[in-house]
Amino acid sequence: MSTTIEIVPATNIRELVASLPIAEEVLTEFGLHCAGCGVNKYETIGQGAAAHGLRVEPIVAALVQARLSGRVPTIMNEDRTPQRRAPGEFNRRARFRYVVPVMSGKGGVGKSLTTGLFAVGLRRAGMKVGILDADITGPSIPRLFGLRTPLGLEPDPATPAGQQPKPLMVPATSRSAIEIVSSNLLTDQEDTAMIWRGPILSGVIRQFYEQALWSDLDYLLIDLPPGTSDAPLTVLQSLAVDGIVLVTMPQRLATMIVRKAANLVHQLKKPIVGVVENMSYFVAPDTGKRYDVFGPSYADQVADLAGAPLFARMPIDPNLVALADAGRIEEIDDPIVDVLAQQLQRAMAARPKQAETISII
Ligand SMILES: Nc1ncnc2c1ncn2[C@@H]1O[C@H](COP(=O)(O)OP(=O)(O)OP(=O)(O)O)[C@@H](O)[C@H]1O
Repeated sequence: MSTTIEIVPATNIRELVASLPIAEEVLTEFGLHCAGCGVNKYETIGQGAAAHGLRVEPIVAALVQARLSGRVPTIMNEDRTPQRRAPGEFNRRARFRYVVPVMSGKGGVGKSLTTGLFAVGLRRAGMKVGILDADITGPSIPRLFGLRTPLGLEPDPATPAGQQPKPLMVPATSRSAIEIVSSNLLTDQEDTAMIWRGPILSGVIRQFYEQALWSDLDYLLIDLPPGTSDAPLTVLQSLAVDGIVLVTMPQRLATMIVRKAANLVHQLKKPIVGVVENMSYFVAPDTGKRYDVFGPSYADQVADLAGAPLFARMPIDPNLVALADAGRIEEIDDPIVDVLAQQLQRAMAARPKQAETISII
């Protein structure tokens, strides 16, 4: 492999690392954990820098220097500190182009995993993505992305002069720069149970939405608490929502539960934009034979009830669980993430555009 690859913002990261292995160490120093991010084959240095909120020039300079000296140069702290908002934008809340809650009629259908897969697919499509883990009492998003470090706090940059700044949460950033806020990242104990209830829960979710230093995002995905109890409804009622994705699985009860969920959502006048049937079937790796483990699919009926297209039917996939359990969901090598992202992007593009600035109702 040639070692004379050009190092410019438009250089593809995977080609760079293949040609110049030390580049991976340099990029890691800047917080671009390219080995495990799953995006590097699609992304250039410039796009990677932008996704992580960094300036590209110091990265290119450090890479050039590393090639010349064979060593990772010293990197200035300010060059590896993400710029969460462009200067001059501090006076308004971050904008979310699309706020998309992911909902399930009942628990355990793979809603969190599906949310993670949407995020990975959208990132690979070049989108800036965040996940608000609103499943406060059963948060599983950080684990999918291998995140454990408690969220940091920074003073609100929008504080008027002379006033005491409020501390705001700094979202955790995954290897591929997906921003994540979750109750699991409020303590350093992953197994600490949150015992907040009802109104406190919805207050916490609002704080996650309003009082975190999100970057400007193309998609904020919200992993809702399961079911149709108070908690998910409060989220849907109190946040400006652009489109809801419903996750279901094949089971006799599904149509009834989904009808209830769809009715509630429609009563709130919120749009369901798509349906995903998870754990639809299992394909035996040795024989290729397909099994309907949970019974026949109800996906089309569910989509009809929801009045939304069926985005995908996802099989039961032990490899996916292994990656998810290891916190390496971003390394998934399966076209399903691209299918999910394309379907969601198509559905959102077909919807009338809401006002740019999201207001809390
Ligand atoms: N397609 C799949 N193939 C195999 N296992 C899966 C699949 N989807 C989800 N799982 C597994 O099922 C379990 C439940 O998934 P997940 O936590 O995403 O569900 P959930 O609907 O968010 O749960 P809850 O209702 O508790 O929030 C996890 O262990 C997950 O890894």
